[in-house]
Amino acid sequence: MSVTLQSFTQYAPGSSRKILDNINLTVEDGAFIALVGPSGAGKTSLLRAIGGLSPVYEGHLLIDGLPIGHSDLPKRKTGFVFQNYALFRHMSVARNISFGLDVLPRKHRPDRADISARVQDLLDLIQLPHLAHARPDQLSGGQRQRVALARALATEPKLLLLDEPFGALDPIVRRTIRRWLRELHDKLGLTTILVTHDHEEALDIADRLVVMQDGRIVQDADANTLNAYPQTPFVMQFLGETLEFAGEIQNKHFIPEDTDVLPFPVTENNGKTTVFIRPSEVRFVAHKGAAHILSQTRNPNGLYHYTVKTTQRTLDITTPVITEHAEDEKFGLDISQGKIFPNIR
Ligand SMILES: Nc1ncnc2c1ncn2[C@@H]1O[C@H](COP(=O)(O)OP(=O)(O)OP(=O)(O)O)[C@@H](O)[C@H]1O
Repeated sequence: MSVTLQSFTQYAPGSSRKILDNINLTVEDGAFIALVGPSGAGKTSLLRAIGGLSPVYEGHLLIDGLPIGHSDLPKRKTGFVFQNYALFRHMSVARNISFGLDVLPRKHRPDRADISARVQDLLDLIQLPHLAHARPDQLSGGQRQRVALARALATEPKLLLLDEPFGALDPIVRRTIRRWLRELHDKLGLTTILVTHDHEEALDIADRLVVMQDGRIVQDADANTLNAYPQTPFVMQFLGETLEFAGEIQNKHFIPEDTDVLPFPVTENNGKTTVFIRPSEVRFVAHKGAAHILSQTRNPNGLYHYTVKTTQRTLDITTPVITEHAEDEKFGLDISQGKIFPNIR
């Protein structure tokens, strides 16, 4: 099931404040995308809009190429798992999962044996095969979340909308269940849209990340493109640790304010600017400055951590690259692998 939003704008109720601001997005049939961004960016609002839960908006929402008004909303095969999932407290886990099937009109409803088999398959998938008869209040938060996922999958949706579904799970279960979800997505040919705060989770599971900020999409790209060509400092910072170096461009050279940082050639025009760089891309160049290492350690994960003192500041650099410099040696910092964003001073 494909979803397209064109010039989609939504206002906070009774206000002129835009919650979603001119969103243009296409999610192709079979795609797995993640909506990422800081709290309040509009991720949940966008997910709800895609699910047809935002009755008032400007612009267009198309499902399988048809304007939403022309498609039959209740028949859209959409499964939701929202942050505040609500299981039916008086029903067993199995009944919660089968609920969407039990209430189907008779001609669409699978027979009892098929429903039971599907529920058992889903319980196996969410790794809770023994909890069919448990009540929701006997489950942990993470278990409830998995049941909510199973419930959303029971009706075999084509479009799966997930809002932080793994939030309550511990990191190991979280990793396992997201791999499982990705496999399930591929196996069932779903179109899946996942809202997450966790960029590592998004990078791990999704084909594409849609990065949001202040109700807008700031970049929509796969992980490699986001890493190599972040459109804004925000995207770069969101995806990982970033160091900033202020300076000025003069005659096609970046001249850093910090005298222990080495100038390097650039293509941009004269003016003040900032270079953004991943710590692992900084190189130490012997005898080219007065920077020195205050401390160096090897983290348990195999990365090297250096605390570096330049004349102007102290920097923490974590990198997989070991440097050959002794603690008392002086050096300059080569940041020529960094990025300059237009209009960022
Ligand atoms: N019903 C509402 N009335 C007024 N403002 C709202 C309403 N729903 C959302 N907003 C506002 O819209 C903005 C986006 O909220 P939204 O929940 O979509 O962000 P989010 O990116 O999902 O945040 P989080 O990660 O914290 O869940 C926020 O500023 C929020 O306060």
